[in-house]
Amino acid sequence: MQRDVIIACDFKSAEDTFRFLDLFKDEERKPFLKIGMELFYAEGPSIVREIKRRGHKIFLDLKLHDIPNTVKKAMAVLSRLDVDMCNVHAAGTIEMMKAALEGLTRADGTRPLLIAVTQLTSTSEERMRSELLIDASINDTIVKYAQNTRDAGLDGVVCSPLEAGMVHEACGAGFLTVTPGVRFADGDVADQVRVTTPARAREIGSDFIVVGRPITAAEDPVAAYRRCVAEFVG
Ligand SMILES: O=C(O)c1cc(=O)[nH]c(=O)n1[C@@H]1O[C@H](COP(=O)(O)O)[C@@H](O)[C@H]1O
Repeated sequence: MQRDVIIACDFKSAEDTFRFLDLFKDEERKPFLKIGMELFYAEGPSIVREIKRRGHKIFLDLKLHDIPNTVKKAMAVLSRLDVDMCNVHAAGTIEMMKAALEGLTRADGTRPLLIAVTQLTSTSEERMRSELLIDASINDTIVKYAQNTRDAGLDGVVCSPLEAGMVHEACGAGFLTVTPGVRFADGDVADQVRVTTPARAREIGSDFIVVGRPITAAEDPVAAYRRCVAEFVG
């Protein structure tokens, strides 16, 4: 799979999103975009169709996590949207992930890529221990969740770029690592915990980096996007 930068369009409205996307209208490279909960809950499926019409690839990040039957039915609805990638939480279990895959697969056998979140990049090992009572190391849980995801037949996982190498080692080079938790060397980490730079993400072997505020909140978002592409894609 071709390495790429995915911009997280965490905006409150279609208006804000299109004002942002208009900045990229003269870019040779059409950015791959992520639509998350805020924008999807505000605008509904029409925002997906509108952005798709503009020719962008879309990662629909709704992080489904529920009982298998509910996830399967929700995924069947999402399969009607022409997105390129969507996700669930691996913590929902192998059975839930298999149900998601079944729901997402259209009658003609086609489907978007389906990946599973391992441990959110805002989670630390300390909080996992003290608040979630998980005693395994964070890396062990990430590898185990990634193996479960592979065993369920999904295409890859969401993890920090710091973990991309060990996930590939455990699950194979072709198993996708989609990695938020990306900051420039001089950037503000904010609520993220397990972060690194686009250049380091490339060295460790991420397939896709997901970048939100370092681009969307930059003084010059196009320059910030180009910097990500230069460091990560080359
Ligand atoms: O599934 C995701 O995309 C995701 C998983 C995760 O573990 N961490 C994470 O930050 N994300 C998303 O990636 C984006 C990161 O945004 P920034 O922190 O602004 O770069 C946000 O839209 C998050 O919802």
